[in-house]
Amino acid sequence: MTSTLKLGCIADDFTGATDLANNLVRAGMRVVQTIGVPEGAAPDADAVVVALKSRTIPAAEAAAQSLAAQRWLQAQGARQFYFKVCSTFDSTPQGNIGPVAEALLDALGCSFCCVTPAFPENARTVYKGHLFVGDVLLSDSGMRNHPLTPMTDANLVRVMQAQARGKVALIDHRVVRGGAAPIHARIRQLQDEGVRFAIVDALDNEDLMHLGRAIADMPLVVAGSGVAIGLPQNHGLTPSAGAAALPPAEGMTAVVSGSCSVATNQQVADFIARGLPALALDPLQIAGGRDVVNEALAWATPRLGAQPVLVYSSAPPESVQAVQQRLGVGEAGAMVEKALAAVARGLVERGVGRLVVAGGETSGAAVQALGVRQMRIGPQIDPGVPWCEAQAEACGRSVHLALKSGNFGATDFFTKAFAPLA
Ligand SMILES: Nc1ncnc2c1ncn2[C@@H]1O[C@H](COP(=O)(O)OP(=O)(O)OP(=O)(O)O)[C@@H](O)[C@H]1O
Ligand SMILES: O=C(O)[C@@H](O)C(=O)CO
Repeated sequence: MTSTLKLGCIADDFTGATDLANNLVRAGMRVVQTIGVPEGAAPDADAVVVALKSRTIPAAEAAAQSLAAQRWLQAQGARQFYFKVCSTFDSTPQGNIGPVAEALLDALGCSFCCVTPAFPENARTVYKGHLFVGDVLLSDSGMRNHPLTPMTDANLVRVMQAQARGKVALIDHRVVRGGAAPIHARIRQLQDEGVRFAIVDALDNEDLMHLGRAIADMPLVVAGSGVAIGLPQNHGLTPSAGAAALPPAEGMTAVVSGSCSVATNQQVADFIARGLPALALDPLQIAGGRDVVNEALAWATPRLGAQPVLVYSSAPPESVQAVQQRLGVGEAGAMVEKALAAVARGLVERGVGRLVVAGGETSGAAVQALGVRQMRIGPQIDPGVPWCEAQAEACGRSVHLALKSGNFGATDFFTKAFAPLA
């Protein structure tokens, strides 16, 4: 059978993967998201998004996992590849964006690719190479306090150059707004100058549509989910509502949140202010050996019903830093993720069929604990966050999941999310 696969995508975290899949679906592609690299053949789809949990692991390991995904996607027929990174360019000073991008370029035998986290629908714009989150520079946004990947420099040329061997340059907005032809010409010029990565300015969807056309024949793009809206057009595809249909949702509703991002902390506060049942997990109690998972499940079980319950470790930056000083950054993160993932699994085993998980790392841990291997992408709740349907093999049932990136979603996300499934 001839492959229908047009685009092979590798996402460095799980919420990022659904964010990308959501934008591809909205622009008309049939998309399947897999959890890790599958063993068998690709399902029939225009794009497959392989979700990795590689954003904060050692760079060499992230490159190895990404290459395994790329080889599998290539074997399924993909000729263009999309390395999905965070719209706030989350990475440690050692990587992983630079080393993974270098490894993918080498594997594809290419010398150049465009890089842009711009996602204007979620207020991520790039101007003169500087990333803005809403009205402020990345370095002035809540991302400066991120528990694992604090971002303290908004100049993406500088950030990328610190992580990459090859030369990094800029495709300025003056070029981008001119359309696909000037962008293409600038790409050729940069290639002649030996540049390996070009950060691309983009302020709105029109810029991304121009960029999409300009890179139609480029084997690799490194981007947030924004560029995805500009690629389906290269295959004659246009937006269609039918691409996002899911089977009906069943079961009770719950939210599990391990994100400490500004938006998530506001969403937790909003949920509590509505008088809905919410339980905070204390990382120091987990570290002390207390069985917080079973305590949380015992608390949640009698409260499960028509209204959602929330189990969270989300906390303001001061508390996160205090915990990290006591336990270590990686250790605290991994321990909290493990506990929340066990809570997510326990909730689904107790009848939750509609589950919101907040935080990319947290979602990765939860989806692995649920035994999910593949997800169908459904309707969008807020920009970057769709409902998905999956088989939770560890629990023997189907579940609707919304994996919410830390900084995405309206303040009432934890309640409004369930309305479309009611
Ligand atoms: N109270 C806490 N103290 C210390 N670490 C915590 C606490 N709560 C959560 N964490 C850890 O902080 C990290 C949060 O990362 P996660 O990716 O889940 O959220 P996020 O960064 O806001 O989301 P995204 O990656 O989608 O932007 C996880 O490793 C989590 O276990
Ligand atoms: O691009 C984003 O901001 C999100 O999809 C994400 O990757 C958060 O982890």
